[in-house]
Formats: sequence, structure tokens, C-alpha cells
Amino acid sequence: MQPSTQEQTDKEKQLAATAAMRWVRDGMVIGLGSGSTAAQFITLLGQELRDGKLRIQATATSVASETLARSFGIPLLEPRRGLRFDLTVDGADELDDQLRLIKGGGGALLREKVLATASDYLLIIADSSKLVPQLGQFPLPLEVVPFALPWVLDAVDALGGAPTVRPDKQNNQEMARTDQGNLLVDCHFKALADPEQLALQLQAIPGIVEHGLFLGLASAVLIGKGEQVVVRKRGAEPVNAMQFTELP
Ligand SMILES: O=C(CO)[C@H](O)[C@H](O)COP(=O)(O)O
Repeated sequence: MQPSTQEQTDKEKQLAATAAMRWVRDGMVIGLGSGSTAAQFITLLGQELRDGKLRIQATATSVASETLARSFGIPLLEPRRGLRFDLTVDGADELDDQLRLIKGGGGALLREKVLATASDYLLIIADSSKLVPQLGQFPLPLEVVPFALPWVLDAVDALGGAPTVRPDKQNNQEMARTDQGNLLVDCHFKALADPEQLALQLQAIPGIVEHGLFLGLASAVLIGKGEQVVVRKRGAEPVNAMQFTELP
């Protein structure tokens, strides 16, 4: 019997997360991403740590990832000045061949961007459905201060973003809240002709704490495709992850 699309996607996520373990070195300080692919990576990391094969320290990009990391006894570092990450491993909702990303489908975009920016190496792990010719089919998430919501919606509408406020998963009548207590707005641009220009426009709107465009941040992307995992770097041909040697 052929595996379902969901089974295939899950397998590709698992393969990408497994390949990411090649990037991990003993003693590293690691940023832990959010979402189902990042959770697979945290699980593998936790198992190696439990088996005594690895000593690392980490900070998580969401309460959910922190809880998972804690369940394995991964030592967690609180935010502090000067803290940098040797490596952050995170998922993505969409990515293009220039390693531009849309993130925040799980609502953790703010902390994800903070850690990505504080990292010497951002490794993105994803299944093959995430690689697209043009960003924008996946709704672009914004984290928004509640007071500013009406004006943010007006401003995003004026940019053609057809914004919707994300409902809470458990209770559709309520608005979803981020780990910081802010709201999430999803923008339906459909196709992003100029992500860099859009990022500047969104940054100029008061009340948007962060947007889900991650531009120039990813060092490399690991994509599970079928039985393989390929590494993509900006301006380079994709390489099989097992043969890739430019590890951090
Ligand atoms: O940005 C994110 C959460 O804010 C995730 O990385 C993104 O949603 C991908 O999730 P998944 O690995 O479950 O497909």
C-alpha cells in the first residue's frame, strides 16, 4: 500500500530532523525551534542527551518546545545579555530557493526570530512541501499588540494583505494568543513579489511586534524528499545531507 501524503510528509520531517543531528557538536548552546519538525529534532537531541552521548545547553522558542525539552532533562538557559547560540534548528511554513522563509504557523514567530538573530548558524528543517517557487501561498503571520489591532488590520488591508485574526484552536470564539499574550494576524497576499519591500512596510506599522518573514537569516535548509535529505545553501547546488561537509 502507498503511504498517504500525511505519512510521507511526516517521514520527510523525521528524515530532516535526523539529518540535523549531524550539525550538533558536544558542548554546543542550541536554539530549539517550534512546530512538529522541530519537536522531532528536540526528541532526538533529548534521547542522545539521556543516553549520555551529548552535553548541550539550550533555549526554546516556545512554551511547547520548552516543555518538551524539559521532559528529556535538556538544560535550559534563560535569556540573558551576551547569550549566543552556536546553532538553532527550526522548521518553516514556506521557503524559497534564496532561503527566504515564512514562519509563524505555530504562532512562535517572535521568539523564533529573536533566537534566529542571536544564532551563529540557523538550520531550517522541513518536508518537501515547504519549498515553493514564490512565497505567499501560506498566510503570512504577524504578532500584534491587542490595543493596536484595528489600525494594524486597516494598514495591512491597504497593502492588499486581506488580514484575518487567528482564532484560538480550542475555542473558535476567542482570538489566539501568543506566548507573550499578543494576537496573531494572518495576511493573505497569495504571492509575495518583493518580500524585502513588504518586510520594510510591515516593520513601519505601529503595533506589529514582528512579522513572519525571515530574510537573510537561514544559513542552510535541510529538506526531506522521499527517502533522501538534501541541503540547500544560498547560491549553491543542493547536496545530499550525508555528503555535506561544511558543518558548523
Ligand atoms: O514557524 C513555526 C512555528 O511558529 C514552525 O516552524 C512552522 O509552523 C513549521 O511547523 P511544522 O514543522 O509543524 O510544519
